[in-house]
Order: sequence, then structure tokens, then C-alpha cells
Amino acid sequence: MMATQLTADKQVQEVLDALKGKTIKNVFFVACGGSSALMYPSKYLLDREAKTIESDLYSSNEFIHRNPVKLGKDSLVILCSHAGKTPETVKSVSFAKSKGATTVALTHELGSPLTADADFVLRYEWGKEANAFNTNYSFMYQLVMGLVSIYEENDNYQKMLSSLDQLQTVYDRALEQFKDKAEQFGHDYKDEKIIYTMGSGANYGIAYSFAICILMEMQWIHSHAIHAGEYFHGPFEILDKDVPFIILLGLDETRPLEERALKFSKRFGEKLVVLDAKDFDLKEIDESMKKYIAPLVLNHVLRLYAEKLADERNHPLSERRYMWKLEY
Ligand SMILES: N[C@@H]1[C@@H](O)[C@H](O)[C@@H](COP(=O)(O)O)O[C@@H]1O
Repeated sequence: MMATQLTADKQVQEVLDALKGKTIKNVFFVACGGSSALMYPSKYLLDREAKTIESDLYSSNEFIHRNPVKLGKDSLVILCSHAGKTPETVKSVSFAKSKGATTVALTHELGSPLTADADFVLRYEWGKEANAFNTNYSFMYQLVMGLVSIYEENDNYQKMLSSLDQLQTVYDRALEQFKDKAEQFGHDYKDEKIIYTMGSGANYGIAYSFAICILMEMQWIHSHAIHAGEYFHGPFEILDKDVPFIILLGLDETRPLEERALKFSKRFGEKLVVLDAKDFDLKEIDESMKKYIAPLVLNHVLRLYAEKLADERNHPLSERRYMWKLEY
């Protein structure tokens, strides 16, 4: 008996259907801040799965100014802006189109400036009520894994869809599992002036977004996302017993980099917050997809850590002093 074929979200499926008749040689991931960070796991996936499709990731304004010569009619440009208003990301749509590329814009806000010119718009769910299958990370995976399955021999698409279908269950369980640890983190680290984050591979984006969006933007705590592979080439000199590090361990091929960084950190560091994806119960996830799902779960759990930290510090995650208030 044939197993039931799962399908992507309707909006994603529409993009994939349209791409079937085209040639796509390269994918450009274009966004800023948190919207950029959420594309790192998809870039990692393409590096591991796509044999013929090249991919690269750019901060929106860099994309426009660097103006990659490979950008053209065989390019797919995937953009994301949560509110759909970040000017450099909005401008990247028309820039990409002027080069003949196909554009897919992810956003939470239908009708926002980002959606005006894009060839395709994917409106994702967000927040506590959202189902994980319909959120940004999931749409990204549906899209890029779908893309690979269109152009190449690759049977991982169904495995990815069935894994994403179970993601909410995994998220809910992980939050339950980590709620005490998150609370402890908030309590123990509320007075820290600096907290570093570290990861590699698909996790680097998670470490990056926690550093720049949560700690710096939303908590005004000094931070820096350190790539575990770069740790021994400068950053580890800052390690000491009173310097906090959040160290992520994933399940992808780069885990040895993270393990090496952790091993050394344990020699001299005492404020190490280690989040290891091996501790997650991922039983519903296809074995070969666990490495891709792990960073999403790490990110979800870290959001809870952020909320607890914000509560303890009496500094709401929504507070800004410059962003969206001043001209920049
Ligand atoms: N944490 C992010 C920021 O990093 C980003 O600059 C801003 C605008 O982003 P977007 O273009 O996704 O709306 O949103 C969030 O607050």
C-alpha cells in the first residue's frame, strides 16, 4: 500500500508548481535581522541536499550594493520581512526583479509594502496561537526542500513534510521539558551585562538571532554570536569563570565544532548555558530530518529563555529606544 502523500501549504505549493517549468540555478536568501537569521537553516539544508542549485545569504542592503553578478533570470530570490516594511528588504524585491529573478516574499503582514511587487507571497502564522507547520521556519523548509525535489533526484521531501507536520507536538513537549531550566536561566542571568552565544552549521543562525534580536535589541544586553569554528581564532581568549556563554549543540554534520568549543569552555568557564538537541525528544521526526529540525526546536526553547529573562529583568521584549522610533 502506498503511504499517504503529504502536501505543502497551499501558498508554498503554488510557488513550487510555478517553478516546475523554470530553470533555477541559484537561490539568494535576502532579509535583515531576525528574518535573515531564520534563513540560515534553509541555507544549510541546500548546502547538504542540493547538488545543482547554488545558494547564498545576504543582508538586504548588502544584496543590493554588492549586486552579485550571478543574479539573473535563473535566480530565485527568497525574501522575508515580518512586518513587510523594512525598506532595504522591500527594495530588494524590485532590485531582484529588475535582474529578471523570480521573487518569493515571506511575511506576516499581507498587503505590506514587501508584498506589492513580489511574484509570490507566503503569509505565515506567528505567535502563541500559530501552528508550527504554518510558521516561517516551516515555510522556508517546505519551499527549499520542495525546490530540490523538483529539480533533482531526492526523496527527502515527503520526509520533511511529515516531520514538519509533527513539529508542533515536538515544540509543545520541548517547552514543557525546559520550562524550569528557562526560569532558572532568567533568575541566574538577569544581572549579566554581557552574554555570548555560540553555535555552528544550521545552529549559527539561532545563536545569531538570540544575540542580536533578543539580547541586544530586546534586552539591551551586550552580546556577540560566535561561530564555534571561529572560537579558537580569537573569541576564546575572553573565556573566564564569570563570562556567560550560551552554547548550542545540534545534530547536524558540524556538531564536532560545537563539541570542541564546549569541551574547551568547560575548562575555564563556569557560566555555561548548554542547550543540547540530543536532550530533545524528537520521536515523531524522521531520522534523517532530525538534524534540520533541531535548530528550530532550539530556537523555540530559547524564546522561552528570553521570556523568562525579560520577566526577571522587568524589561519587556517589546521595548525599543531607537528601532521604529527614529530615522535610520
Ligand atoms: N528582531 C527583528 C529585527 O532584527 C528586525 O530589524 C526587525 C524588522 O524586521 P522585519 O523586516 O522582519 O519586519 O524586526 C525584528 O524586531
